[in-house]
Amino acid sequence: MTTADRLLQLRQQLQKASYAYYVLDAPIMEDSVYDQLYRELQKLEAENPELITPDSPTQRVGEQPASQFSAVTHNIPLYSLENAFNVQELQQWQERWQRIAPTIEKAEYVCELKIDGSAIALTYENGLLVRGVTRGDGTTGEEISQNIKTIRSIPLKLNLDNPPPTVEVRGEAFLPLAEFNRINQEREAQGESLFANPRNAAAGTLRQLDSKIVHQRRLQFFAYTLHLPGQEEQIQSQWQALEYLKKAGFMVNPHCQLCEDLDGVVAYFEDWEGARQRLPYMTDGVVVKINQYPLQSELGFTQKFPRWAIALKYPAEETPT
Ligand SMILES: NC(=O)c1cnc(N)c2cc(Br)sc12
Repeated sequence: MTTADRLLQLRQQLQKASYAYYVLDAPIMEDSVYDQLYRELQKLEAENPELITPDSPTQRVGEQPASQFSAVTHNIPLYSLENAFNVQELQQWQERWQRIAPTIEKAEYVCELKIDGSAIALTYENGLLVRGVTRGDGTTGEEISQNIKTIRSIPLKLNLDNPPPTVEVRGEAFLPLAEFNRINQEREAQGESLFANPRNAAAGTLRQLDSKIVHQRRLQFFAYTLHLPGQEEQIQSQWQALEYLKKAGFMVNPHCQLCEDLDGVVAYFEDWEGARQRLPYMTDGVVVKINQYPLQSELGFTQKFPRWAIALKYPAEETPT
């Protein structure tokens, strides 16, 4: 076996183990075995630097801290959501868009828990992660690619046989509550100011100039939006997009649900009002989207929001410690 073959084999074994551990939460390898393979990969790469590839797990931690982040324009802007604070406002939302498109066929809804984190935009070219950007104002964000690569549930290479030339993914980077509390305890011990909540902690961590600090804080990522520039016809609904994202190797929230009418959405919202307290991460509502992309296109956007989605919010709450 050539060195290049052994390096490929190591990258594949380590990527498979990392996906199982961080995305599926179902380890397939003992930590000691992972560490041994990782050390062999590091040694072979040090001896053959010309054989290092961008999807190697050793590329997740950068060497030097960044001096600053550059402002970049999103290839596709990130939308924000109109809020509904009760079921009546949700029904008014449906009445509004039904007035705009009265001929609209039977809309289905996808319900997705609204994750209390920090939105980021990822760009993959030929299946490789080439850029990670903070949401910013939705049009312009900060380029934080090296920090993004330290998030182990974000694939460095898409798990697709023939990846499209460009894949744009949006999702929420977040800190599980246990990790948020661990970070604050560490900061308290070091006499540093505490993060007020997991959302601020995630946003602050993403904007750390030293990616080693980001690597030490176990950020996670739920993907929820997919764009295939030039191949839009491949995906015809939000539900299909979520399936594609899972197949491509992303962590997608396991509690997403397809609802055939608004009663189903209300039932989902009410079910999760209590159950969400038992989740290991903070949520602040349910994102309700019309599932069918042709209907989304027919409705389009207002100045500020998509007409085909709304955030149904839970009452604000303190961060449990
Ligand atoms: N699943 C989703 O679409 C989702 C989840 N969590 C969030 N904080 C957000 C924000 C926007 Br904007 S969409 C979305």
